[in-house]
Amino acid sequence: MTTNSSSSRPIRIGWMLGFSSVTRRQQHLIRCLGGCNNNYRYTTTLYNHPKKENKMQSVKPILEAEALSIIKSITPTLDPSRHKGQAGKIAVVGGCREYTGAPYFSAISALKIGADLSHVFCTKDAAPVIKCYSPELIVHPILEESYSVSDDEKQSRAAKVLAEVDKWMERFDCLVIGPGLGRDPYLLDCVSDIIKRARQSNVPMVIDGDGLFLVTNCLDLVSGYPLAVLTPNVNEYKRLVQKVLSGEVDDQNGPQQLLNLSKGMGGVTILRKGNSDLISNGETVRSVSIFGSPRRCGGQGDILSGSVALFLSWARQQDVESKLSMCPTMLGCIAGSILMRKAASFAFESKKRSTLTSDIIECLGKSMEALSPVN
Ligand SMILES: NC(=O)C1=CN([C@@H]2O[C@H](COP(=O)(O)OP(=O)(O)OC[C@H]3O[C@@H](n4cnc5c(N)ncnc54)[C@H](OP(=O)(O)O)[C@@H]3O)[C@@H](O)[C@H]2O)[C@@H](O)CC1
Ligand SMILES: Nc1ncnc2c1ncn2[C@@H]1O[C@H](COP(=O)(O)OP(=O)(O)OP(=O)(O)O)[C@@H](O)[C@H]1O
Ligand SMILES: [Mg+2]
Repeated sequence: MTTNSSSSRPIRIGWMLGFSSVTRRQQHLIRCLGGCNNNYRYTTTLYNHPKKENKMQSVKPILEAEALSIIKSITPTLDPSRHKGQAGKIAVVGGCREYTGAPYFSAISALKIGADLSHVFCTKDAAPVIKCYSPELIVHPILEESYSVSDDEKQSRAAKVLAEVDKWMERFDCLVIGPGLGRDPYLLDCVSDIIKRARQSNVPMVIDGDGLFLVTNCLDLVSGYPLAVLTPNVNEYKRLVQKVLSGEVDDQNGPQQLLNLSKGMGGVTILRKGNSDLISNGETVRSVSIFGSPRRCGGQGDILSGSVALFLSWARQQDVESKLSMCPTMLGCIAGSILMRKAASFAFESKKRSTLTSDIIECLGKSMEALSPVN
């Protein structure tokens, strides 16, 4: 990085983070930390220290070299001796009358990145629609909403749902809970039981979308579970902060607040989505700002949830914790974020304003090849 080329950067960064002014010392620190050569724009994350107004706290951003090293290290080789299932079995719990795209995006993304099998557990209404999007997905039409079950039957039907998911539970490397789940109270009660059962079986979980609505209202479901990953967007993060920290989102002290939130939930890993993705497990905070696109079409968070689930599973399999000095949930989040943003940048290069989530999914393979080529 040259100081000349970065002379206008501090002002832009300050503006992007909402600072009213950036001091000389802050400008110097920004230059020292360096920006990432982003396809889309430069971002380096700097925040005010929570207690001392003038002291800055930096978050170590993931730069391209580290991004490549992480993705290469956790991606399994394509070895002819491996059997079906060893490269990952993912299940998405989501999909209801209103939302069929979200669970599809999440489940198909895991497959396109390299998972062997991807299941979807959804409502009966959503199942035929999701099956028609793709014959690759294994779709279980088992979830029920209040309108389809009489009060007398509610308990017995809920037990059946749980028994059905339980048959598969231990085979899954990771669950994604929430894309397009909806907010029907009866359905959410059943999903609470699924979360409890997954936790008993030590199955990792990525909680997104309406799954976050559920756990925000019932924190005990995930609190203290080290294999839980939450992937909140702006609204979902705000609700979590209000519930757990009894306060409002403080963008000036974003990393510190995220760290506190993760600690407050007993060390679950949280990926706060945004212009810069911030990730913490209550011990450390990292940021991913490389790549990305200015298109904000719906469904990109769903690609991310499926990607994080698969990378987390791979990171656990590869046993790279000591080599990379990071736990599998952090690695899964970082790798998922990098890949999603790389694919979004490729899709935007060719489709510009008409870029859709399905275009980004089509770029997942090319992005994997760019980051971790098949030998
Ligand atoms: N194709 C499908 O099936 C898809 C289904 N999905 C599923 O939908 C379900 C609900 O999830 P969600 O994300 O729509 O709900 P939530 O976060 O409450 O946002 C609601 C509204 O908040 C606003 N808003 C958003 N961002 C903002 C920002 N940065 N800053 C300020 N405001 C912001 C914005 O509304 P606006 O105020 O702009 O009108 C937005 O519309 C969930 O199950 C999910 O998985 C999605 O995955 C997409 C693809
Ligand atoms: N302003 C931004 N600039 C660049 N990338 C962004 C920006 N906001 C979000 N992203 C990226 O888009 C992805 C999805 O984040 P987003 O906040 O759109 O999730 P979401 O609202 O849950 O999406 P969905 O529509 O799937 O529910 C994240 O991986 C994040 O890195
Ligand atoms: Mg979302």
